[in-house]
Amino acid sequence: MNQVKIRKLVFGEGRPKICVPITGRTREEIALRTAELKAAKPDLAEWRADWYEEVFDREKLETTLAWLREELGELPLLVTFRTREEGGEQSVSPEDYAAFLRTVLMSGQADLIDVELFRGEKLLRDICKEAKAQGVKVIASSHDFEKTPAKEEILARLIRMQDCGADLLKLAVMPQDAADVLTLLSATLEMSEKYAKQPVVTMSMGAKGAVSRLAGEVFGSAMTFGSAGVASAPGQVSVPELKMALEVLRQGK
Ligand SMILES: O=C1C[C@@](O)(C(=O)O)C[C@@H](O)[C@@H]1O
Repeated sequence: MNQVKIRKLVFGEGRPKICVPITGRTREEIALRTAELKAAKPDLAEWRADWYEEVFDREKLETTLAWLREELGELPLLVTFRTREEGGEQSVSPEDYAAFLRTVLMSGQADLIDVELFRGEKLLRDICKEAKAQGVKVIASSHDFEKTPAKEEILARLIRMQDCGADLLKLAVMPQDAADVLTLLSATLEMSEKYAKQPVVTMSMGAKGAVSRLAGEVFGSAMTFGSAGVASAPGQVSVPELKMALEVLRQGK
C-alpha cells in the first residue's frame, strides 16, 4: 500500500492518526474550538467549514482559512464541507460546492481536502488532478447516518474513490446493531488487505460503533476522529481517551 505523507505525518504506517474537527458558526467560536484543539495535541486538524455561517463569502472564507493556517503552525490541516445530505450543517448547490473546493485549493492553506464521492465522480477526478498540481492531498468520503450498507457496497464505494485518484479513502456509516459494526470492520480489513493501494479510513458511528474508532490499527483504518470539546459526529471519543485506547491496543506490538 502507498503511504501518504502530509508534513511530518505518514498515513499507512504506525498507529491511526488522530484528527480533531473544528466546528463553530462564527470566527469567535472557531477561535475557541481551535484553542481547545491545540491544547488536546492531535496529529491533525479538520476545519468543518460547513459550520461557518460566512462560508459562502469568498473573502471571509479566505481570511478565516489564512487565520487557521497561521494558528495551527505545523499541524496538518484538512478542510471539509460536509453537505447536509451526508450529515453536514448546510445545503450547498453543486456549483457552490465545486467553487468552495477550488477556493480552498487555490488558497494554498490546506494540506488535505475532503471531497464527497456522491457529489459525482467527475468532480472527484477533476479535484484530484487539480489538487495534485497544487501539492494538496484529497480524502474522498462517503457517509450514511441512517444505516450500514452491505459489505460489497462498502467495498465498491472505497474502490471507486481509489479509481478516481483519491489519496485517502474514507467511509462513515451508522450501525443498527453489533452485526453492522462487524460488517464495517470486515469490509475495512478486506479492503486494506486485498484492494487498497491508498490508506483507508472508516468508522461506525454512534455508541455501538465506538470500538471502530479505537481498533483501526487492527482492522486497517489509518485515521480516527476524536473530540476536544464539541464532537462533530456521534460516537467520537475525547482525545485523551483515544490516545490511551490506541496505546492499550498496541501493547502487543
Ligand atoms: O467524515 C468525517 C468523519 C466523521 O463523520 C466521524 O464520524 O467522525 C466526522 C466528520 O467531521 C468527518 O468529516
